[in-house]
Order: sequence, then structure tokens, then C-alpha cells
Amino acid sequence: MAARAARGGPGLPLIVAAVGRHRRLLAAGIGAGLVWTGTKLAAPPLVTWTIDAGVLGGDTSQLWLGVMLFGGLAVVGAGFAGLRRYYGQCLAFVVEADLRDRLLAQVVRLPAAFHDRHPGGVLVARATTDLQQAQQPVINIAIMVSNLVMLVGAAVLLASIDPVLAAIALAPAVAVFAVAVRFTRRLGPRALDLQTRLGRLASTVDESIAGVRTTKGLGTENDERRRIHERAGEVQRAALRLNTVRATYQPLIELLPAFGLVGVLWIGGLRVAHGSLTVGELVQFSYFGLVIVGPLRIAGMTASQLKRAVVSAGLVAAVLDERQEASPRRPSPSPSPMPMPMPTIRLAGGGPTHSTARVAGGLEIRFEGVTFGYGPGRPVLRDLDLVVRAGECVAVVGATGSGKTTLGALVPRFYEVDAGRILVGGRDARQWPLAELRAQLGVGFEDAFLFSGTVRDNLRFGAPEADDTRLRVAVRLAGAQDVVAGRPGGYDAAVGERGLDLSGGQRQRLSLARALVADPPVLLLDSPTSAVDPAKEAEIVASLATVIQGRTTLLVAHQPALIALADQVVLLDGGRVADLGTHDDLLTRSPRYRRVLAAHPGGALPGDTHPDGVDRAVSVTP
Ligand SMILES: Nc1ncnc2c1ncn2[C@@H]1O[C@H](COP(=O)(O)OP(=O)(O)OP(=O)(O)O)[C@@H](O)[C@H]1O
Repeated sequence: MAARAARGGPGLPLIVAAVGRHRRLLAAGIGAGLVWTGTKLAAPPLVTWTIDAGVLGGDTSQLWLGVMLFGGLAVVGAGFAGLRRYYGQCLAFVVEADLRDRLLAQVVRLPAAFHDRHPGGVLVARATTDLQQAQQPVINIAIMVSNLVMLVGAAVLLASIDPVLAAIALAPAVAVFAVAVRFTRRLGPRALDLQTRLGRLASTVDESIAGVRTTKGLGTENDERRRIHERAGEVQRAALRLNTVRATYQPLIELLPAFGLVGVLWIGGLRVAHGSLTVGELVQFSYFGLVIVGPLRIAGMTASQLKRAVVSAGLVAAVLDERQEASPRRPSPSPSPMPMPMPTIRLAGGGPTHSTARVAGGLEIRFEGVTFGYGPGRPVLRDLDLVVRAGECVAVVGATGSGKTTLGALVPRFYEVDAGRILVGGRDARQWPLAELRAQLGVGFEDAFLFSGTVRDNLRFGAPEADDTRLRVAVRLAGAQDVVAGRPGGYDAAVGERGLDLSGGQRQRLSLARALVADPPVLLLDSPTSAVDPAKEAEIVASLATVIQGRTTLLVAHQPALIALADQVVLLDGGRVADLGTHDDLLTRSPRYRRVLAAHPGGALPGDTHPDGVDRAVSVTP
């Protein structure tokens, strides 16, 4: 993979395709470049004519005309050189934005397993430094095309005067090309090394900033600084290695055109002395010799940029080539479609929302022989069977690391099961169009994540069409009224990046409200009260008792009060369902269940002093 990227791999086709999508800008740049080329090709013959006829011929009117025309050509050439660069730069920016759009669209569609493997910082580097590198040579495409036409034009013009001298004048172009090819070969691995290390540095900086509170709390600022310093040092050394290669070849690229000029002056001077070449023609040769210095230098520079760009684009292409989550295609209609009951409890109305009576609704979730592991040979869930009936709430309880979160993550297909299947509403989750499946699910994670924007933006994240009435009901149900009311501006109040200007409990309640705004028939809640104080917990538990009415709920929970909301409790152990029953039932008969609850800080059982003792006082009935 790395070797392929160093050779170029899919990087060049990616850049070429992106340029192709914006060919109008490319055409404008090349058009401007060709006008510039015309002025450059016209100037030397004009100089020859001015010198031979105007200066040596003693005709001042021709001299005057030649000078005026030369000045005019210079002005037009300069203007079009500016336009050529302008369009080249525009094209490069547009190509960069185009590739970034594709990359970011891809990143959000990649499965959770991809994101587990690739640190966010590396992806940030792909979307920033790599794409900036990829667009660099694009600026020079129009310049290179017009320069090439100029070289060919110059070759034809000069060869018509003196083929040998023309070969001497233009030989450096061939030599520069050969040097550039060798140069880019040596540059490839070093460019890849630099881009890879830049990605690692970005990842370290990203992690360091995200964990800055932990660093401060543990007093490890200096260790963290050292870690970043080491990564930055690696980048610096890789950049220096790249620079050494560049610096080795640069003198050659500078010198070769000068050799051409030396040859022209020497051989051409002798020919003028022998009368086989006019002074004007010698000036024309020298002029071209000077004019091609710039293009040849640009060619050398572009060769080095191109290699780094192709390597960087190759890294971007590798992300684009990753398999996305299953396609959102609709399954072919089944001959006997499964019934998909929709919940009857809805946020918009005041009536049923406040009813504590169980209302039919939700979708059944059925795990059948589910086996799943994050890596091969390390199953977290083994041949697990579990049914959460429509409208029922099942609490998932288990020791830390027993796979509770994983179980919930399989329903929205953040990960695909290794064996078995999960049926949602009677249909295999893999048969649901992904977007439609997820639209049925309200997900509340333990580490609630909010985006920068307003409170309203965050609440509407999964349901952009939701009106304020719906938001208010969801906020009330999640017990988050005080969070909204306590911020100046209420629903219009700004939420900082990642919601870090809110407490953990406030974030948790807002994210619960967000899950409710979309009014999903199924709720997947992971420890929704883990970050709130006991008073708030009681309030949220009371709200949840209403929220889960008419929905199917899978609730990862540790606190007895929360667990007691569930119709059934499943005890996970060793990746399997170790026990199943009501909270009271399990408390009474399962020492293992009591141990698991007692082991969790929020699940401590007052009075449960003996591991096998039964303390009915801890039973909380909703
Ligand atoms: N993204 C991941 N990549 C690799 N392994 C993971 C990943 N997420 C979880 N695991 C592993 O899978 C196992 C189950 O994790 P999971 O988070 O489902 O447990 P849990 O029961 O929810 O734990 P807790 O109560 O501590 O939150 C653990 O051994 C964990 O290390």
C-alpha cells in the first residue's frame, strides 16, 4: 500500500479526474497561456528584424516601429501571464475543494470500524495538508502547457534559421526533463514519509487537545509536550530529507539552461564572425536561451511538486477507496412483507405522552445467534439470543467490558455481526435501507456529543423539520428544561465545540432530548443518567418512564432506579445472556446479578452486605 502510494498509485488519476470536472477553468488558463506563448514567440523574430533592419540597416523608423511593437508585446504578454496564473490558481482551489467535498462525504459514510482504526487527526491531515499538496501542481498545468508550446514553437523557429544551433539552444530542455524524471523517483518515498508523519503529528496534536483536561488533571503537561515535540521532530527530519533531495537537483536544473546559453554564445558568436549568422539572429537565439530558463525552472519545480502531490492524493484516494457502510439501497419487495407497527405515542400531542399506561408500539428487536468481535478471534458477543418485544423496555446489565454497549451498537449497524442476525420489526437489519433503519432508532450515547451551534441546532440534528413545540416536549421529557432555561438565549444560546461548555449531565440530557425529537419507535440508550447527580437522575428516570411508553427500548443501565423501568433485565456475561428476568426477580434469585449491580458505583445496593443476601429494599418499582 505504502509502496504503491510512493509510486503514485491512484493519486494521479484522482487529480486528473478532479481537473477534468473543472475543465472550463483549465481551458481559460490554457487559453491565456497560449496568448502569452504567442507574445513570447513573436518577440525574438521582432528583435532580429529590429536589429538587422533598424539598427544595422540604419533605418530609425523601423527601429522605432520595432521598439513600439516589442513594448506592446511585453505589455500584452505580462497581462496574459497574470491571467494564466489567476486561472491556474482558481483551478487549484476548486480542485482542492472538490476533493475535500468527496473526502468528507466519504468519511461520514465509512463504518465505525474504519474510524476505530484511523485516528481523527490523520483524517484531518488528509483533508488539509494532503489536499493542499495535491492542488499545488494544478496551478502550473496551464503554465506548463503554454511553456511546452513555446518550446516547440521556439524549436521550429530556431531550426528554420540554424538547426545545429537550435539543438544546442534547446538541448537543456531535454536534459532538464531527464533530470526531473530521476529527481521525482528519488523524491517519492521521502514525500510519502513526510506526509505520513504529518498525519501522525496531526493525530497526536488532536488527541492532546481533546485530552487537555486529563493532561492538566494528571499534571503531565511536560510529558505531552515531549510527545508532540518528538512527533514534530520526526516531521522536521522527514522534511529535511526531502529538502536534501530537492537541493541536490536544484543546481542542475538552474545550471543546464545556462550551459545552453553558453553554447549558443560560443558557437553562434563564431558563426557571426564567419558571416553565416546575422547579429539579429544571434540575439534571437540568445533571447530564446534566456526565455526558456524560467519555463525550465518551473518544469523542475513542478516535477517535485507533482511527485509530492501524487503521493498525497494517493493517501486521499486510499480513504476514498475504503468500503462505505452498506449501500442505502432499498431491499427488493418481499412477497409477504413483515408488519411494521408504528408507535402510537407521539411528542406532538399532550395526551398520550403523559400517560403512564403502556401503549402498543415500537418495533420488535430480535438477536438470533449473534456473534461479534472487534477483531478476528476475539468475540465480544457469542451466539447471543435475545428478544425485545415491540413496546417493551429491556435493560442490559453486565460487568464492565461484558459487551453492553456493543450490543446496542449492532442494532444501527455501526458494526456488522460476524454470525447470526438482528431482526428489526421482523426484518433483518441488513435488509433495511441503512438510512431508514437508523430513522427508526433514537440513540443516546453515554459520552454525549454536542456540536458547535445553537441549542436548537443540536436538538434538531436528526430531525431538521421539528418545530419548537416538539423541541420543548422533548426537552421536558429529557428533564433538560433547566439546561435550556439556564443559558442566555435559551434555544438560541450557543453551544461550544463538542458541547464542552456544558456539564456532562447537561450534555447527556440535551442528547437524550435530541434522540427524542425525532420521535423514534425504538430507543437505544446507553447509561443515560451516568453523568447526572442523584436528584437529576430521579427526575430523568421519572421522565424516561413516560418516554419509553409505546417504544421499544434497549437500555444499558447500572443504577437500580433506571433498571427498574425495564420490563425485563438481561444479564450479560462472557458475551452471552447469562440470565433474564425482571429486576426484582433477578435481585431475588441471582447472586451474580447482585454482584454486578453492587460492583458499579451507581449501582451500590444499600444494605446488601452479604453477596448472597436478598435486600428487597433496593427494589424500585416505577
Ligand atoms: N471500538 C472498539 N474496538 C475494539 N475493541 C472494543 C471497541 N469497543 C469495545 N471494545 C472491547 O469490547 C469489549 C466490550 O466493550 P463494551 O464497551 O461493549 O462493554 P460494556 O459492557 O459496555 O462496558 P462498560 O460497562 O465498561 O461500558 C471490551 O473488551 C472492549 O475493550
